[in-house]
Amino acid sequence: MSLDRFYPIFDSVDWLERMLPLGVKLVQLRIKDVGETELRPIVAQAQALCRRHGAVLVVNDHWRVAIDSGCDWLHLGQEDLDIADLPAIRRAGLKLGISTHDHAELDRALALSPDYVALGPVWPTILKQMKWHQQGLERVTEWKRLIGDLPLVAIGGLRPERAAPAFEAGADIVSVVTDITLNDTPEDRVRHWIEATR
Ligand SMILES: Cc1ncc(COP(=O)(O)OP(=O)(O)O)c(N)n1
Ligand SMILES: Cc1nc(C(=O)O)sc1CCOP(=O)(O)O
Ligand SMILES: [Mg+2]
Repeated sequence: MSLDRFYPIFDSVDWLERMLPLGVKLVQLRIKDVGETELRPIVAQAQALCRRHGAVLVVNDHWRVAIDSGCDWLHLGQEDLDIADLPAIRRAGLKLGISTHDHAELDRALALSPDYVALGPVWPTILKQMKWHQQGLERVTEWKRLIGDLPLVAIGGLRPERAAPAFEAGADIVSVVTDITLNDTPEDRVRHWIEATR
């Protein structure tokens, strides 16, 4: 199954309710500072919504909840990998996306046979403080050469006009947060994104 090229990330079911009807087909639920008990019903709602709209749901960080909820996809960063039970994740049949920022992280990720690799921040991001300088498009090209057929997700500072250069550099998928969530008209922005990536 090939993943959609547009991969927005949201932090609530409310966002999914607004955006899935517009045609989003790949989406990440990235909720921070919420305990597993509180998160379980939220993930169940997100699963139901994604099923109804024929979208792939990726759960960020919360691997236990993803396993227990019968999710299909999980995204883990390097620090998440330190504490995650990878064999349990694989036994549950979860597909796995992994964040990478340098060669050591990429080597670690590839050794785990991920289902996609994310590289970031390709451009500067305002979402969170990162120790990584912007990677730039040459790095995207290098990553694609190193990972071959594995899907490459470009993240960090993406805007619709940056999708085409990211694809040309070798990204298969573009992932985005604040360009949508801080936009004055997020629905219009998502329509624009869908046009720019299909
Ligand atoms: C598609 C995608 N790429 C990268 C990340 C970042 O994951 P991580 O480094 O674990 O940071 P948090 O998002 O958990 O703060 C991601 N979530 N999705
Ligand atoms: C969550 C995340 N991870 C990154 C990484 O480089 O691993 S960059 C990032 C934030 C992306 O947000 P925006 O589209 O608003 O820049
Ligand atoms: Mg994480």
